[in-house]
Parts: sequence; C-alpha cells; structure tokens
Amino acid sequence: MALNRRHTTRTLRAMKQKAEKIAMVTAYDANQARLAEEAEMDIILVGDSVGMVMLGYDTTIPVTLDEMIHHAKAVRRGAQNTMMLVDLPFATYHGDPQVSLKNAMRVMQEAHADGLKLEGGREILPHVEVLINAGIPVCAHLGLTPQAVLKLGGYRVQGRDKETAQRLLEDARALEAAGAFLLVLECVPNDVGALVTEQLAIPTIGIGAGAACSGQVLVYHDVLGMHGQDTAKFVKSYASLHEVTRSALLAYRNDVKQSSFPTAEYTYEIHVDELDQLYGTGERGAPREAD
Ligand SMILES: Nc1nc(=O)c2c([nH]1)NC[C@@H]1CN(c3ccc(C(=O)N[C@@H](CCC(=O)O)C(=O)O)cc3)CN21
Ligand SMILES: CC(C)C(=O)C(=O)O
Ligand SMILES: [Mg+2]
Repeated sequence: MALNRRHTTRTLRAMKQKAEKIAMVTAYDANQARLAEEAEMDIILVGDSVGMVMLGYDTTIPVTLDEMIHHAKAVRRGAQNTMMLVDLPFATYHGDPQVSLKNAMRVMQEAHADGLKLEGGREILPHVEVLINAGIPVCAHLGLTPQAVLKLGGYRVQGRDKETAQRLLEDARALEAAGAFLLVLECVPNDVGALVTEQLAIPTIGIGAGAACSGQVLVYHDVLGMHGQDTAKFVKSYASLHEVTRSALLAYRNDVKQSSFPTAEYTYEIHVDELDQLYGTGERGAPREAD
C-alpha cells in the first residue's frame, strides 16, 4: 500500500539518529507534488507560504483553512507516496483548543495529511496537546514565525541574543515534551540551530538555521527561482525558471503575432470527402452559392 512508502514519525527520528539528512520542500499543487516525489523528497510541506507565492498576498496572514485544504488535496493527489505535512494557517489554533482540533481534523480528513505544522512556542501548547491526544502528528515551528510578522515587526532573524535564544530552546523542549515529532527552525543563527538540534531527540528542519539541523526545507518557488524577486539570505536557487518562463511566453506571443504558430504540424486534417461535402459539390475552397 502506498502509505508504506511514506516516512513516519518513527522513520524520521531514526534518520536523525543515523545522521541521515531529511530533505523537505513545499508544494502547492498536484504537478509540483509529483515532481517533488519524483525527486525523492522525504517530506512535502503544503506551506501557508502558498498565500505569498501562489495567491498574491503580502503575508501569510490572509490564508484561510479552506485555501489550505484546497491546495493540500491537490498535493495529495500528486504525491501518494510521500509524507505530506500541512500548515495550519493564521487564526485557526489560537482560541478554544476544541476549535483548533476541529480545524485540524478537517485538514486530516479532507486532505489526508500525514501531520500538521503549527507556529509558536509554549503559548500554543494547549493546542498542540489536544491535537496530539487526538492522534495527529504535530510539527512545531520556532524562530521566525511568519504568521507573527506584524508582532515581530518584519521578517527578521530571531534568537540573536542570549535571552531570546534561551527562550527558543525552552520552547523547543516544551514542544518536544508535549509530543511534537518534528521542529522547523526558521531564520535563527547557525549556533542556535546546532544547540537546539543537539538538545532535542526529535529531528529539526532548518530554513535559514544552519547546516547542523537534521534536515532542510525551502519553498518550491525559491528552489526553482520562479519569481525573480528579492529573496531571503537563506534561499539557494537551483534554477532560474523565472527567466526561462518569461522568454518562453514571449516567444509564443511573438509566434502568434507573426502567424508563425501554428504551423501544419500543430493542426488537424479533415477527410477529403467530408471537406467536399462541407464546401458543397464545387471545387474545394469555392464559395457555396446561395439558395
Ligand atoms: N518565497 C518565500 N520563501 C520563504 O521562505 C517564505 C515565504 N515566501 N513566505 C513565508 C515566509 C516568509 N519568509 C521570510 C521572508 C523574508 C525573510 C528575510 O528577508 N529575512 C532577512 C533577515 C534580515 C535580518 O534580520 O538580518 C534576510 O535578509 O534574510 C525571511 C523569511 C520565509 N517564508
Ligand atoms: C517555509 C516553511 C517552513 C513554511 O512554513 C511555509 O512554506 O509556509
Ligand atoms: Mg508556513
């Protein structure tokens, strides 16, 4: 069964123990998911970054639960054999933990997620606990938590001083104790990534958190250089699809304008007898006489 080829909370922990790196990438539709699976990614994340890279929002804050489910269902169809984690979006896990559970259950049941990711430290523990008690694998997310961008005052490196680094480590310990199976560390100094990874038993996934993390995650569009915009320092682009795409679209547009597309090889033929009937008994191409 397909499920058997997916990583589990246990196989990921074993990877950390064997110092085998975990490769994770985001995906937002079936095609991206299929390509991520063909590239043998360990984990696909349906990130709420979908709001910024696919939906044109300035932050992840406007992304709704329905939007996350819509994209996660497409990703699941494209990648049946890869662990799929889904971000719970802003405002879906901050009030009554029973409402958080109801939101979480929708993603699990409608999109067939393998686990959910929640941003935040000890302040979200009641929500993490209720999910874990219900059997949902929870991935934590500390450091730069983009859903808090307004509170943080921008996309800034986190944990740069002793106090904030210490608080981050305590948050990480509390989330592990609550049962989180994975921890994303975003935009923290290399040494903070290393310290948290060393202090925890669960694997850490870094994004701008240095090479000592148990694995890495990047946004699909960043890996492929799809947007050609300024990106964070931690982004390494492995292609420039932005340029490739723009020049392909321009070449197509110019072909249309110059009538050099479509040529015969891109057109269909009708049977010659049918064509005669279509034009009446007259010569092909001759206008039919009016009755
Ligand atoms: N395309 C994309 N890639 C991402 O990694 C990403 C998103 N979108 N959207 C959601 C969040 C937002 N993220 C971001 C966005 C900007 C920075 C950034 O520019 N950081 C500064 C830090 C400057 C400092 O504090 O010194 C940088 O220059 O890297 C970091 C993470 C990560 N996530
Ligand atoms: C960048 C990753 C960690 C994320 O949360 C997202 O893509 O939304
Ligand atoms: Mg996210």
